[in-house]
Amino acid sequence: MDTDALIEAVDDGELRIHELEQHADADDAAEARRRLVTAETGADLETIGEYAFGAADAESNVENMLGAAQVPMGIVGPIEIDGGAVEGTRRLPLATTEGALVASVNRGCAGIRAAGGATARVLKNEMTRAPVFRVDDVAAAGETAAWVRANVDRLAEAAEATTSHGELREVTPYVVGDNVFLRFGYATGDAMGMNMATIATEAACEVVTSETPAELVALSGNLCSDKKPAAINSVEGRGRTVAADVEIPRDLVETYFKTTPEAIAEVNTRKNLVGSAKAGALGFNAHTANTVAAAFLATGQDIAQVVEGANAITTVDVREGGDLYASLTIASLEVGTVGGGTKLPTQTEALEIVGVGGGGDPPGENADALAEVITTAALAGELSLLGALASDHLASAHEELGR
Ligand SMILES: CC(C)(COP(=O)([O-])OP(=O)([O-])OC[C@H]1O[C@@H](n2cnc3c(N)ncnc32)[C@H](O)[C@@H]1OP(=O)([O-])[O-])[C@@H](O)C(=O)NCCC(=O)NCCSC(=O)C[C@@](C)(O)CC(=O)[O-]
Ligand SMILES: NC(=O)C1=CN([C@@H]2O[C@H](COP(=O)(O)OP(=O)(O)OC[C@H]3O[C@@H](n4cnc5c(N)ncnc54)[C@H](OP(=O)(O)O)[C@@H]3O)[C@@H](O)[C@H]2O)C=CC1
Repeated sequence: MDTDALIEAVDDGELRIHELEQHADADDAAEARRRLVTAETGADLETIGEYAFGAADAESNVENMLGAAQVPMGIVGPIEIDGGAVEGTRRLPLATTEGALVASVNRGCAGIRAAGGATARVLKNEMTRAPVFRVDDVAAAGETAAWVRANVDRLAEAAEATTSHGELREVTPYVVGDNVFLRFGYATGDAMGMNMATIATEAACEVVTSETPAELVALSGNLCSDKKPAAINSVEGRGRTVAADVEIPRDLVETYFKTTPEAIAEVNTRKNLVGSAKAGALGFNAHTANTVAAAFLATGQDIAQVVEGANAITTVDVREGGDLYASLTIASLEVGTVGGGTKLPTQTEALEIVGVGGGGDPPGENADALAEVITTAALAGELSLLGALASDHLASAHEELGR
């Protein structure tokens, strides 16, 4: 059907607007949808309709496709990193609408580069899924938890039969009265792994329900915990747990951040540590979510998982001799270089800029490298914002670059 015929069929009640792809190609379906929405709302959708990829490429990423949200993309770097998976310099594209953000992260990268680079390591890699089961009473809950602890290998066999890349690393039972939660943790190679872990966990649950008194209530019981602020992710990690640090000589702190190591350390203590504690925050940092969100948008990560990416602690010390030491540890950075949004055309190009497109060799190497680059860039952003606060440049920077 052509777009006129699609519109007529919707207007006549013969087709619903989410059924258009069954009768036309994906681009025509999107155009018909735009014309229908314009007729209904009066909104001009010309720019939303100007996208550079084929709508069919996005079929597994979105339903009821209308067009694309275009977010400006900047670039930071080179970022110099001595990492476990990445060595040397990388650039990172950041998609954002916040003026001054790219400049800020870029300034931090320049300071880090001048100091000889940062060190970064992925410390843990476990994507989690935690189903909730119903039992009769706490005796049955105890029996179920004990069976699971003794039979992790049987659960691994069932889970790993569903994937060639996923590996079950651990299953931790939690009991609350007549509720049993099992937190499954998987190594997921280069995938962020949420679909992979969910499918694998469903298979493992069948073993649990056949061998114990537990009945499955929901495949996700919120102890995972996906896309919600949760202390368990801050403590145990989820996805990649990544740390980056740097030592910057005093004179370079003054050159790049227009302040002293002592002033940056004091802002960090009073703001990121004391202020965050008083606020009851989970993230003890200045704006890690800024870099994580912009990198996630650019590289095709699941943007809702910025919630977990903000579980980060920034530390700053003045070392003997007066140089600045700074670190950033992100407890739960959920990233992939295959699957999800990473296969869309602009996101693929962005991953190629970082040098991590597709599967790594060995699997997991590319996602580890991306995690190290994002964490180091976020450390750069921390340093730059702390410097701007210490030198009282925050408001003026945003007046100049952000309005
Ligand atoms: C704006 C700057 C960087 C100026 O900083 P400056 O020191 O005046 O800049 P500069 O001209 O001396 O250049 C230093 C380096 O900055 C970079 N740089 C400098 N300008 C640009 C530019 N236009 N485009 C790209 N890169 C730029 C560049 O790397 C350059 O080095 P070079 O490469 O030339 O050797 C600084 O004032 C700054 O970083 N301010 C802080 C802004 C910031 O971090 N905003 C974050 C968002 S705030 C927010 O969302 C969260 C918040 C604040 O609410 C959280 C909270 O509660 O704290
Ligand atoms: N289901 C859910 O509850 C949720 C889903 N999501 C969505 O899940 C998607 C991400 O899930 P994810 O599982 O990462 O992606 P996909 O579902 O796209 O699956 C990726 C698959 O790629 C295959 N693969 C190929 N090469 C590699 C490699 N080198 N390393 C790892 N895997 C490889 C794996 O297949 P194989 O397993 O056969 O080895 C893997 O399962 C996103 O779209 C996200 O928005 C987000 C939150 C919750």
